[in-house]
Amino acid sequence: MPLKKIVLRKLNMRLKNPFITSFGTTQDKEFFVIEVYDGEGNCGYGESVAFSEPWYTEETVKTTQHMLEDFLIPILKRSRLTHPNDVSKVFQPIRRNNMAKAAIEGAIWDLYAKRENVSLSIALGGDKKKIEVGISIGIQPTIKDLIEKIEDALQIGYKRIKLKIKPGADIEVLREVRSHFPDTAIMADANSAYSLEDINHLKKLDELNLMMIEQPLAHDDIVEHAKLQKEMDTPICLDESIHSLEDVRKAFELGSCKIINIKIGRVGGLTEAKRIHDFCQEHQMEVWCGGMLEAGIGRAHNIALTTLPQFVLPGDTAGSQNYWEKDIITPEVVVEQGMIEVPIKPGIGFEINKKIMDEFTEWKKEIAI
Ligand SMILES: O=C(O)CCC(=O)C1=CC=C[C@@H](O)[C@@H]1C(=O)O
Ligand SMILES: [Mg+2]
Repeated sequence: MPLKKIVLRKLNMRLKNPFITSFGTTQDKEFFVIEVYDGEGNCGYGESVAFSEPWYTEETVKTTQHMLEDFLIPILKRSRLTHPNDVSKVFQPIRRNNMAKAAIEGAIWDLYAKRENVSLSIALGGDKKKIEVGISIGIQPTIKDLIEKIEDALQIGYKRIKLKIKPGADIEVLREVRSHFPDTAIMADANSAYSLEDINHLKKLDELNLMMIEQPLAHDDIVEHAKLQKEMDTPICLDESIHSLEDVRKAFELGSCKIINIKIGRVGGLTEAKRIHDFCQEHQMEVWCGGMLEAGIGRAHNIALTTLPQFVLPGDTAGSQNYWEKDIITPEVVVEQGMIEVPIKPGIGFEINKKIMDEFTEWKKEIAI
């Protein structure tokens, strides 16, 4: 695969509404768009997902830039790639920094699919024409606001509702929600806000018939999650604990969870995401695709990944309208009756809206390869 030039752009986009979780509030999303050119008229696009602060994982926008400019792009300059699967191999000497790696690997996957003249979904081995989607709703100021948000989401047909919880805003809120929506598919995400000392409190969730509880304990509490899962009927889904296939294998062997949230950025790219998918398929663990409040390019990668068969649960791939006044892709991601139609054009299958992308670009750099 010839790589001739990389363009690194730093964007800053304001979410329509602040997104509040147990660890903080996000309103302005800073990220990089990476354009990889082959010199033959093709360009692949990737989007970085690390936030400005290291609350969700240790990576940030600044560490992403440091990794890309000082390590990952120089490695690509001296490497010869025959397939996007090679990217994670050449990046292996760099420890972790998975979100930085994934951003550039995603652009190379898109470029590869465009050169092969197939959609990214097909290039990955996906087979779905449409995917089911859910929505993640942040912590709201009042129960009334939350109920309204859920009603709006159900109007659009979202297939499941994910609610953020934290100590002091958990069981009571969920009980209230459950009484309003007795039959809705609901799950809760704690973003690591509890410890095993809260076991009796967390067990109360079992009365609420939730699809799952996502990451109740700390990011490195893999053993503690196994203890908790043994005591709870509600399936545990791991998010922050999963950075690689190796982590999934450990979680599976220990019984730390029943479900895995795969985020491309968190696991270091599409190649590793696919390996995790394949393991989970073999071991009958359900998976779904998590979101990182991405703009359209990241969202397009999530859609393509979700077309793999073991993505049996709706992901956090809500439509562009849920996040942005205007997105950087065209058409925007549209959700109808809780489904997204998978694009069939080559690569990510969406065009970039250059005018809008320029509007949100703070700076850009060209790097010859
Ligand atoms: O809609 C999305 O993109 C998903 C949003 C979402 O739930 C999350 C995004 C980023 C970090 C977390 O707060 C959270 C998650 O834990 O999945
Ligand atoms: Mg989560």
